[in-house]
Amino acid sequence: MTLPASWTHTPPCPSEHYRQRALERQAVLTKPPGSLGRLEEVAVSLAAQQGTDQPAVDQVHIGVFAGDHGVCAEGISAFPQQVTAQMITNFTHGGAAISVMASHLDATLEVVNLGTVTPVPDLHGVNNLQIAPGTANLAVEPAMTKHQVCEALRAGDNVADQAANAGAQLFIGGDMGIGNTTSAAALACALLAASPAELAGPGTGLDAHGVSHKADVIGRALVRHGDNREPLTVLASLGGLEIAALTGAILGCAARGIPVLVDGFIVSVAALVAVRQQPVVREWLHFSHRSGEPGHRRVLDALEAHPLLDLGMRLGEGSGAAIALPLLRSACALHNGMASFADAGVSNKEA
Ligand SMILES: Cc1cc2ncn([C@H]3O[C@H](COP(=O)(O)O)[C@@H](O)[C@H]3O)c2cc1C
Ligand SMILES: O=C(O)c1cccnc1
Repeated sequence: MTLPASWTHTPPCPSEHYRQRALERQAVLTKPPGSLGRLEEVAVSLAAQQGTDQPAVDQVHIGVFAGDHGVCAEGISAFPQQVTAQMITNFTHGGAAISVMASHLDATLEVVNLGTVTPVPDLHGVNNLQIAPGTANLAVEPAMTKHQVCEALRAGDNVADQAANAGAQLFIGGDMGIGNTTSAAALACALLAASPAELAGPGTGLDAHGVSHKADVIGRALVRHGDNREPLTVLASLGGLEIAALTGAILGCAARGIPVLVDGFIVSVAALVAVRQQPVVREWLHFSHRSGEPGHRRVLDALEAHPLLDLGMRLGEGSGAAIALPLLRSACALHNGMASFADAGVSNKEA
């Protein structure tokens, strides 16, 4: 059982030198100071993270992680479990939301199957790992062994390594796993000492009765789990294979100096686990959107995150992050391309 180095080693901090230079540049561009609002912060953070005067997010790698959840046996999703495996095929055929967005944004898309109940045939573009045929039912026993968690973390770390080798300037992680809003809510409850009623939501479309049943299932899982908040133990007990891989990918990107654009509820919970393990990871994260899944708000608060968009999206797959990417591209274009007051001969603010 070997944990990736990114789990145990503190990641670097973004460059303070380039942050200062980016702030100085923003201050002399032909606009009132601060008038580009959050786009200024985005550009300054990216400059610090990429260690450059000219931040760019043209080369983006998207990794979608899939896995099945034993807790589906409790009837906690509006959709059947086999959708996870079926969607893996859909990703590779270009029909899923994230497939469309990846090609629309000219980003590379990689699909990693960590383990499904129905095995997925070998498909071009799918890394078929099959660590386990889905997780165990987290309401009655730990979802994964520590060994399985390590393998999933390593799979995520490998994706970060490939992204680094391919020169990715930004990473987007996505999730596919029927039942994973239950697992993510349980993880968040354990890490934040929150109640299941606060964090259970409709996911793919449960009605009020279904949400209340889901909260009961999460409550049973939390009683079984106890109050241990150690990230590896919490992940093994309440996590999912794809959520653990996302945690590994986020840690791996921070370790390699790649900024991450975080998607919705599921990816934010994976990010929370990563930040609990290595707090500096927070400095590598951008938050794309507030998911329609109600528990997302509590997780964002815990991460002191203010996402760029709030579109009522609640899909996962990395789709919300993909939708926000053009904002990051605009922030970079403005930062790199605008003229300074001196260059343009425009009079600056009265002293
Ligand atoms: C067709 C389809 C495509 C999806 N893509 C992402 N999800 C999202 O919904 C699921 C989580 O919701 P729950 O916990 O309620 O099952 C995950 O698979 C997540 O990735 C999808 C769900 C469906 C049905
Ligand atoms: O916000 C998410 O990540 C999400 C919400 C609902 C279903 N699947 C994912």
